[in-house]
Amino acid sequence: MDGSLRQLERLLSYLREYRWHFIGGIGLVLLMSYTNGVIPVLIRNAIDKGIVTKKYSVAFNYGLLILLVAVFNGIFSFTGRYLLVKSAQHAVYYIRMDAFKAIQRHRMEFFDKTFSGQLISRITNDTERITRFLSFRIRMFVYSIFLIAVSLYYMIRMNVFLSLVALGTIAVVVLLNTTYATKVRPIYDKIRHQTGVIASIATGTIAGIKTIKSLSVEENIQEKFSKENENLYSLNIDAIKITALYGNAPFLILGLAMSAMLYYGGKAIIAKTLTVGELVAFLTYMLTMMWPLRALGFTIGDIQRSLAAAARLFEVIDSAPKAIDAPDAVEINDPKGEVEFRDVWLTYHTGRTVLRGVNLKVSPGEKVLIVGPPGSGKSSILKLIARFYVPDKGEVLIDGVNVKKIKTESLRRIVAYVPQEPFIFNRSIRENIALAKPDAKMDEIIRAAKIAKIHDFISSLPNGYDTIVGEKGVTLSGGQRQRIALARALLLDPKIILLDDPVSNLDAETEKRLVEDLKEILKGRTALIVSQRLSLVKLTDRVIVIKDGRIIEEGKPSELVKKGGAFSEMIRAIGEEYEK
Ligand SMILES: Nc1ncnc2c1ncn2[C@@H]1O[C@H](COP(=O)(O)OP(=O)(O)OP(=O)(O)O)[C@@H](O)[C@H]1O
Repeated sequence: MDGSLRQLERLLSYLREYRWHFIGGIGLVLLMSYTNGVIPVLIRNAIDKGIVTKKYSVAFNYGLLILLVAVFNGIFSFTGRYLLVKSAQHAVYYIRMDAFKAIQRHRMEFFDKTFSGQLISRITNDTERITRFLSFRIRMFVYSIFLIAVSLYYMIRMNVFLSLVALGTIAVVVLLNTTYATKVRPIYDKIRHQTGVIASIATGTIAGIKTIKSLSVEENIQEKFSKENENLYSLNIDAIKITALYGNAPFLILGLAMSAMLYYGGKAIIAKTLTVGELVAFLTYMLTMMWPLRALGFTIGDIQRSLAAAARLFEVIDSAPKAIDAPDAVEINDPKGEVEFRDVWLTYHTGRTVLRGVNLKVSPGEKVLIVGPPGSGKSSILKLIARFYVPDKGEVLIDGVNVKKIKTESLRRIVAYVPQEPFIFNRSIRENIALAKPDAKMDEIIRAAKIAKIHDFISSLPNGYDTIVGEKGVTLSGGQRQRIALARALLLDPKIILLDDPVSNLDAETEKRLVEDLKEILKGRTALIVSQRLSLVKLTDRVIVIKDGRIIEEGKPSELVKKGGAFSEMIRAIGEEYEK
């Protein structure tokens, strides 16, 4: 509970800026409870002082008063709800922003360990639950408690015995509703989870439709989907059984209580210890309290869960590094483009050590090709230079400065990493190229596209640079995607370019053209290229062969071929002609 209180405190601290909205909203909810609680008393007066005594003008005046109170009740209800929802939405806006910013601050390792679906659920479902808690549940809680208190106050003043009947009914109904809420909640949780499972099969199927169709495994997938769909069906049936049982029970209890009230109330009226107006007031109170009692049951069950949602969100926020840069981080203003690895070791979160004492020095402007068997650690070398990961031991330096100590903004300007399968966002080509420099001028974008040799293709599209690409837009070929990614990288005019298997997805003709163009693209820049394709040897000054996380051979391609070691063996194995 201690933790829950802390979560609640932190949650409420997000309301600070709109605290007057929140406090005002709660105040109006109290007034709303009061006006609702006082109406049965006015009804009693209308009956006892007007109708029973046949003073119709008194009854009429009470009628007007009730109308007035009801109008105020409506005003309090509307304004209170508006103020509370506004403050809650404002708080959740900031919580969502904090979580989103934290997600972006997290290191790559966090994403290796966390399912993306979970993160999306934090930002959507959990924040939704918190909004409901801050705006609706708190309002209902305050409203219900205060209305019950006001009602009991007036009831006790009218008749203690009937008040005890009412109190007993309240206790039983709250108990029933809380039991219902605790029983049905886990099933609803499972339903939500199962809906997620079904959604992920559906999205996976749509994303992998080409593979599914080419392997003709539609029936297999349908079977899997059908099984999960059946689970969802059974869960919904379980939920409805509980709802049908508990949902109606409170009405039965209330019916019983009202019958008891009519019986004892009727006897009390005959014995003149209760008035007709008082009995009507009691019955009205029972009906008025029905809904708040229901809400109270749900609220009690929901508080813990909403705070758990808040805890999950706060965990995402708190586990992110506070700042991306070290306090003593430096800028490199006039980069030369030298890269150095000093006894670098890297182990991923899975416990696998992939680099084992790598030493490497790449001079400014040098082009290095990194080759080696699959999984030998080639891409990991590039990822360390881009500082996606930090080594467990040793140092990675750029121009003699440890990358850990370089300001991120500076590092991103100096180093461009082009992944094997570049991600193209569902936006215009212009925005895709200008991703890292959104304020880039059109001629800068065109210049980058021209160097990446994609300008002619873009110009041939009816909407040119404004063409939307990606999902529901123009589909790009593998080669076009690579070139857009290259243009994106070139826009920042980086001194160091890291190409992760740039030609692996290209056909022979496209590969040949890209290799030709890369000569110009890489001119004046340091380049580290990971590839199995020997076509790229043409571009490189030095080849590095990696095996099991160690550099086992390095040198000029022609020298390595002559030497007859691992590299020349690779060439023989691939069976390609080596030409320089
Ligand atoms: N983010 C990660 N988390 C955990 N393990 C990883 C991660 N990235 C790579 N690995 C593992 O580290 C090893 C080296 O990966 P790396 O991508 O550096 O190899 P590679 O030589 O580039 O392989 P390939 O030629 O197949 O692309 C592999 O066994 C891989 O499974």
